[in-house]
Amino acid sequence: MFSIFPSLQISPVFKFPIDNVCNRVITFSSFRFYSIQEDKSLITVSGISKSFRVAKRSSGVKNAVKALFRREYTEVEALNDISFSIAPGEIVGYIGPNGAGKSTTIKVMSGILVPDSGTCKIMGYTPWLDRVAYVKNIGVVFGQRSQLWWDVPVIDSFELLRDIYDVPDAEYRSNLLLLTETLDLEDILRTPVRQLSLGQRMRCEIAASLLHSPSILFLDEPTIGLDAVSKIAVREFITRINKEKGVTIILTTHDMNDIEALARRIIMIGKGSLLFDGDLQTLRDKYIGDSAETTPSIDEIIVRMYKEYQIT
Ligand SMILES: Nc1ncnc2c1ncn2[C@@H]1O[C@H](COP(=O)(O)OP(=O)(O)OP(=O)(O)O)[C@@H](O)[C@H]1O
Repeated sequence: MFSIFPSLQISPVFKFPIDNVCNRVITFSSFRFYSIQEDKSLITVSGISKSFRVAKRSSGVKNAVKALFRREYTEVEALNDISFSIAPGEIVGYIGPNGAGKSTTIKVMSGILVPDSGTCKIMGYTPWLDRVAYVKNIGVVFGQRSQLWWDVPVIDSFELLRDIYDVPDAEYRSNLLLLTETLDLEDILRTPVRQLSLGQRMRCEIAASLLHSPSILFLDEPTIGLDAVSKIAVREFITRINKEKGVTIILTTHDMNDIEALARRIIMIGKGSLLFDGDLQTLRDKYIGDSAETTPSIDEIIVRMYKEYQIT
């Protein structure tokens, strides 16, 4: 199980010490108050770099024994001087090939990872420094990990999250009703998470990330492994919370149909460096060119970009 509160992974009955610094009372249907930077951006990432130190592994018994006594390390540069800013209400597609640094960026922006250098201001908070107050303003979905408690019914996880985030009762009930209806959760709320299909679980994960009415939603591969019906349902829901509630959304995905359906702006990284930040249409225009060939699909356009930037 995964949680942006590592200390919460221990027991479903554990109650997180509620932070009272940020006691804004807001409802899902109302606009939040948040601190916008002077340049009117909600998120400002400046010069973020992050490397990981990983142990070198060589094959063979001899090398394995040698490694017991003298371990060698190598540095993996996951992010190199990444900068961008995002305005309130935007949906941004954050794309790049495998290992580009997308999840690392999401982890930095959600306060899970501390960068080696650079700054990140989100709604006035530095995510990894102001974590307890900050996380009340964000929702995070990692498609490959779960924030729900595996052995208990979905509704029990939701109630625990309500306590963790200190969501007022009326706000919780109205959010639960809305999310249950729009994500079609009624029949699965009492089912233990481990018995859910991937698509059912993903709908519950998205609901869980929104129970506390966050202003920003980080979605890391939210449609991974979903069938066509579930993908469309998730996309429609993302569009709806953005349009109706003004939730700012940062979406990483390898499914370019997600990008095409949801994001006007894309940010592309490769090998840890930012390579493109702009309009999807600009990309189309650039790669469609003036040749007589048939219009390339969005997947083909992205492959051309990756080739041009030599990141595959
Ligand atoms: N905890 C870690 N320890 C060591 N290396 C890591 C760690 N997390 C990420 N990396 C490395 O950092 C680089 C970027 O990884 P990241 O998960 O951010 O990529 P990604 O763009 O999300 O990839 P994918 O699309 O495959 O999920 C990769 O080379 C990865 O191996």
